[in-house]
Amino acid sequence: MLTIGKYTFQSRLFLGTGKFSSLDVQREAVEASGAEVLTFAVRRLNISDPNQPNFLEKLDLSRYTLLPNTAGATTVEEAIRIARLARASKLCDMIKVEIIADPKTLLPDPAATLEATKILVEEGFTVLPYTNDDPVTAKKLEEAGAHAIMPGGSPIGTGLGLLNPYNLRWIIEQSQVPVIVDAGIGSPADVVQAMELGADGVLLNTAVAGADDPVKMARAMRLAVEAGRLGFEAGRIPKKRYASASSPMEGLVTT
Ligand SMILES: CC(=O)[C@@H](O)[C@H](O)COP(=O)(O)O
Repeated sequence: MLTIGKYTFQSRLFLGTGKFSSLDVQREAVEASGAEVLTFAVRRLNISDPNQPNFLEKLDLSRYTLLPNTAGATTVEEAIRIARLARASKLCDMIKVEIIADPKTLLPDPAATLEATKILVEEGFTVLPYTNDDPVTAKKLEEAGAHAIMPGGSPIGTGLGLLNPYNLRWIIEQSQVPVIVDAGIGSPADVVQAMELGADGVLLNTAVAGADDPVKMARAMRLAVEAGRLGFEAGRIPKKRYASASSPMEGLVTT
């Protein structure tokens, strides 16, 4: 069970809803992923005119918790405005704060993210900031009241996996709130690695939406989250420099 603020979830896989080749594929992939939390850019959603096409229209939204995100924001003010708009539109009071500092790398702006987090926590939102893999920033976000920390594995959409597992492990070890590894996941192996590090969950989009078979990949990601979490809970063996026989002779009774 994963608890973020007042919300609890069985699934530890958070799925993005963009980039799918069709809304039918999106619906099937969401179903196969077992995700309970779906994220989307508020800026892409048609909030004002219900008669216009809506990229979430094929989903039975009553089955999911929506996690609006502030994608597209480059300043604190924009992120705050988007978050307020999402809450006023009754989407959810949970918000993924995403403030991008650089259009080429899409890396987040840690200072702006921290400031926006403080304001939104103050306003009563459940705040999940997308940040870099710096443990110092992660700590500051937690102290500012963030309900979960979402460090990037690697830049959004790259599929490069976890570029700095050491930092991610530090963030996981120090955090008293859930850590959701977000962005850059390329394959189920990346998911297993994040979950075995002790991440409380992962958020991904491109790896599923861009796969040759998104529905099959969504299922693979679901299984990877479960396998990685089980492996973490089970406790892996320590790595050793030298071999030890799998069928040791010591202790055997000889006649
Ligand atoms: C959907 C969303 O919120 C993205 O900004 C997120 O960070 C996922 O990144 P990937 O597409 O790399 O999985």
